[in-house]
Amino acid sequence: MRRTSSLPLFGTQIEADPGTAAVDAAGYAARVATQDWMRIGAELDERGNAVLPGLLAPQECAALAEAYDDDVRYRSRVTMARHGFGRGEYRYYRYPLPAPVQALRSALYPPLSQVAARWNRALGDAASYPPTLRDYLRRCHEAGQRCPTPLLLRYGEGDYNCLHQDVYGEHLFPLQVAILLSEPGRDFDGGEFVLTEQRPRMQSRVEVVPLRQGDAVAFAVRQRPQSGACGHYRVALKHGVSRVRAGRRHTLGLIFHDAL
Ligand SMILES: O=C(O)CCC(=O)C(=O)O
Ligand SMILES: [Fe+2]
Repeated sequence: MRRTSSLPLFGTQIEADPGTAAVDAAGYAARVATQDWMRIGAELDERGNAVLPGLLAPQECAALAEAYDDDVRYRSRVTMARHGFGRGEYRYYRYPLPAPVQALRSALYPPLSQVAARWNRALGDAASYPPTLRDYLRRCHEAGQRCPTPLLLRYGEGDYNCLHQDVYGEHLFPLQVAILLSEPGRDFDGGEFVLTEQRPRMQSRVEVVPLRQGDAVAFAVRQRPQSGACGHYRVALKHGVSRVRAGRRHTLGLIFHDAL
């Protein structure tokens, strides 16, 4: 457990902010739908992560990153060094989410919920997922997990994000997505997105995920099934970001369960 929050809840409206409704939710849904979900599903099954290329255009990335200091959008700010989480900052959005964040979170949920359901079947876990994010969030909210978890992260030179899992309560959606909002080599150097996998009785394995601006990575929040000689076993995952060597790096994090 890493990122719980005891901050008060600023409303539970889960629809997009009408103030930014110029963004076309159907357009984001179409972009998500045209991703190669066969490949993404296969890569998630095989190694617990998959890249979704070009989910956001450069100007959309810039607009989200530039709004980092727009206080009204966020419910809290976390200074990572203060908690031993690394170095750098992140801010949790408040509801209603900015329209692109809401649209992407809603559009990504259905295809990822199919992977999640498959993983649960393989692991003998009875949890199931309703067909829409709205219904899934209703379930979280009824259990007291009402605080929105989508977040915007900002790293400067020397900053990094320690290996962690974004678990916030009993209801846990097994996959999450991070979208790189900055361009490697131009906006920053270093700052690679990394994942580790811990298999039973084996040493950890690390994976560096190459991302360009606007690319997303979908990955396991906590664990995934791995097929073995005697059926499936559990592999535990953690994710983080290596040290930013120069410049500034922003990420949009989309977590599907809400927080207590
Ligand atoms: O900045 C990153 O790429 C990692 C973000 C992260 O930890 C998350 O979205 O949960
Ligand atoms: Fe995270």
